Amino acid sequence: MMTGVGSAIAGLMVAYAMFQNYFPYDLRKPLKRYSHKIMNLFYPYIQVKFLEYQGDGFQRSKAFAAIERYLNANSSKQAKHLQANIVQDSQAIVLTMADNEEVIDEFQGIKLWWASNHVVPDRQSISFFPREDASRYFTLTFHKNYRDKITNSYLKHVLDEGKAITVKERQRKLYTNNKSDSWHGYKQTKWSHVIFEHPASFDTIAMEPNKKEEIIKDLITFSKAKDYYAKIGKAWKRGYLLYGPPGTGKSTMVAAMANLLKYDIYDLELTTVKDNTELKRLLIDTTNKSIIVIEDIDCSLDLTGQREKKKEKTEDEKKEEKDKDPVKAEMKKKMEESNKNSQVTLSGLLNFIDGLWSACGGERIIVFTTNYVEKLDPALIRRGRMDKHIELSYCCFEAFKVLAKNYLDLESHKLFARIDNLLEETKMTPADVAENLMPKSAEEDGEACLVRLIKALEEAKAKAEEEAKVKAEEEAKAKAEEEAKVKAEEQEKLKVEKEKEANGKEGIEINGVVKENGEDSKYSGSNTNGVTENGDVSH
Ligand SMILES: Nc1ncnc2c1ncn2[C@@H]1O[C@H](COP(=O)(O)OP(=O)(O)OP(=O)(O)O)[C@@H](O)[C@H]1O
Ligand SMILES: [Mg+2]
Repeated sequence: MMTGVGSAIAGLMVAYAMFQNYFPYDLRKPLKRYSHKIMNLFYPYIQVKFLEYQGDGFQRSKAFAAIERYLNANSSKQAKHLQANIVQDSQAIVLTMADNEEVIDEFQGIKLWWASNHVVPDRQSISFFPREDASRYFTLTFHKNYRDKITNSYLKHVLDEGKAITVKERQRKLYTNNKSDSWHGYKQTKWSHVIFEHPASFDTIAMEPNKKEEIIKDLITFSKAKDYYAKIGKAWKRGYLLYGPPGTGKSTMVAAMANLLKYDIYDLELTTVKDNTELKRLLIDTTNKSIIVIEDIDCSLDLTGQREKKKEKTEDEKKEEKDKDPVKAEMKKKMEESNKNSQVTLSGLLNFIDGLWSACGGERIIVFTTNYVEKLDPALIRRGRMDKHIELSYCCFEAFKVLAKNYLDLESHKLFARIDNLLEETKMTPADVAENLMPKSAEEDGEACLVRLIKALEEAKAKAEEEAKVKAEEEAKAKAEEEAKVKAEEQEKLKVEKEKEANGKEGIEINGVVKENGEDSKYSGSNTNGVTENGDVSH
């Protein structure tokens, strides 16, 4: 049979060569067209081409990139010849099928064929642009019966999946805003970035499990709620306020959020922003799928909106400042100095979060962190702007258990009960607990670390008690002083009254009648309205 087929092919080729040589050129063209038409009648498949570079654009086609990712994840297992590409901004190597490879995909029971090819350039030339010498394309082949289903649903599915994979595998970035003086000029941008590689995750964050679960659910619901936000007519963004004492994990939580959702982080330094317009321009320049963070918002700016009319600090405020963390107080002082250059106002910031401009782009989370939530303007943190308020507080036993598991691989230990009691009585931040739990040498085992923690907790407790005692004494002293002061004032008052009384007793003689000060004289016969019965006005 093979010999028969072979000779038939050979015969066909000879016939084709004769046709090429002897058939008049003018007749060849229409004949080709008709043969194409006849072929189409019997050939039931449709082919779609996706070029790597389209038209005059020198940018890779987004559809091509998405299909590449889709095929990498779904079909590259089938192809025998693969090509490894390092794509910009991707963490992983992307494997695509090499030229002339074909893979099969299935969608709702429909079989489809993907093939990879490349266009050979017509002429030899040296070019700056990659499209000239390496223009690849994918061909999708499917039965013409499924034309609608494939063009409407399958292609959308491929592009969406491909984009999702691109987002998942992309290298995430941590941005910070540049000073506006450097916005202009060659290659200068409003934000500069580094690759974001923070290892924090919700597994490593120490807090009550219920609270943690609630936050995770909230974030995931948000990230999937595109249609819901569109339905309720709200911009697709959400504000989180993280507050609590220093070292309770606010910054760590921002990193964990970004890692959970695979978002970029824009760390906005408000003090370098000159005015509200700049703030707006920075906002426009952020991308979707990002978290915009303003750390220590209470220190960042004086957001009362009355910078110039700053009132003198009251005694209370001065005292409060003294009690604060000295490092933060110093930072605040420095920031206040730099604030003089910044014209960002509260209303500017509110517009940034909540105004019309905030709706450009979607899928954005805005996070404020602060140590002093009570200092923030209520307008800034009302729901709708800061939708979810999360308090990160001192370490509780549940949080400790997470840390013990992470740092020491311990889920239970006889010393846990003691630590539980101590944590209830003492305020210690997760940062301090974590530091005590961390082994300091290779020989140190879990128990040694727990013992160290207990010692630290006991010390902290003793210190707190001592401080409470001193405070109570001071308060008692202040109270006693206050009481003594009040008493002295009362005595003084009494003395003055007595003196007055004594002066009054000396009396004033009217019409020859002695009348005591403040008392109607029974001799004068005056009534209460001060008019005597005989018509005289009494004194
Ligand atoms: N809840 C926590 N879970 C796990 N680790 C924590 C937690 N809180 C703090 N830490 C550890 O303590 C360190 C400091 O935490 P972080 O920087 O997040 O604190 P912060 O609340 O942002 O403090 P500040 O208010 O000073 O900015 C981190 O390196 C982190 O490892
Ligand atoms: Mg922080």
